[in-house]
Amino acid sequence: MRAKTPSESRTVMTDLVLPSETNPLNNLFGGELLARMDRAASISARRHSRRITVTASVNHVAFNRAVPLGSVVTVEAAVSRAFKTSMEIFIDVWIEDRFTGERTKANEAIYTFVAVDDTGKPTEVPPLEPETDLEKERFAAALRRKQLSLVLAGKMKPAEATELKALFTS
Ligand SMILES: CC(=O)SCCNC(=O)CCNC(=O)[C@H](O)C(C)(C)COP(=O)(O)OP(=O)(O)OC[C@H]1O[C@@H](n2cnc3c(N)ncnc32)[C@H](O)[C@@H]1OP(=O)(O)O
Repeated sequence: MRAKTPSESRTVMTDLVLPSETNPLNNLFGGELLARMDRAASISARRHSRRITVTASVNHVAFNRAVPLGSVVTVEAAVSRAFKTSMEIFIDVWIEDRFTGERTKANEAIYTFVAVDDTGKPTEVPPLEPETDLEKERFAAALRRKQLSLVLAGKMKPAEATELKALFTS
């Protein structure tokens, strides 16, 4: 299978924050942001694999900044590493200043998607070839995050998590 670059799966979704999507502090409801990120990540995973893709896990979400009512929010997702049938998707969330248009990073998240066939059976995906320094950095750390996610899900024994162990022994 031909290797693909993160730019081939990059997905950018821009939308407003409406009153029905806010919490009592008039900021974007966390679950609404999770759904927006899931949609963008799902499109990214599909663009990389050209298969049906399902969310396998949400590995990390940081709600660093509240997103106020009326904000213009941009969710930007791209595959950060492809394994055999799974893909790590890195998502950056930006808000845009109403007057200057300047973008500020509000949140980020990391999701794992799996490509499946028509029966829901995991199927192989193309490898990923990172290009920029940031893409290379995210690619390098992705195996460690995959192992942590599998250990926490009870799908890998901690003793087998070689990349994680290396963190503590180096
Ligand atoms: C877009 C949406 O919202 S879809 C709706 C929400 N999602 C779903 O309904 C998915 C339901 N879950 C499933 O269908 C299955 O559990 C699947 C397809 C995700 C995984 O199926 P499994 O039988 O566990 O397959 P398997 O053990 O071979 O794992 C497949 C891959 O997922 C990876 N994986 C599975 N669980 C996790 C996890 N918790 N964290 C990270 N990776 C995981 C495996 O390491 C493997 O990766 P690899 O082939 O790249 O090495």
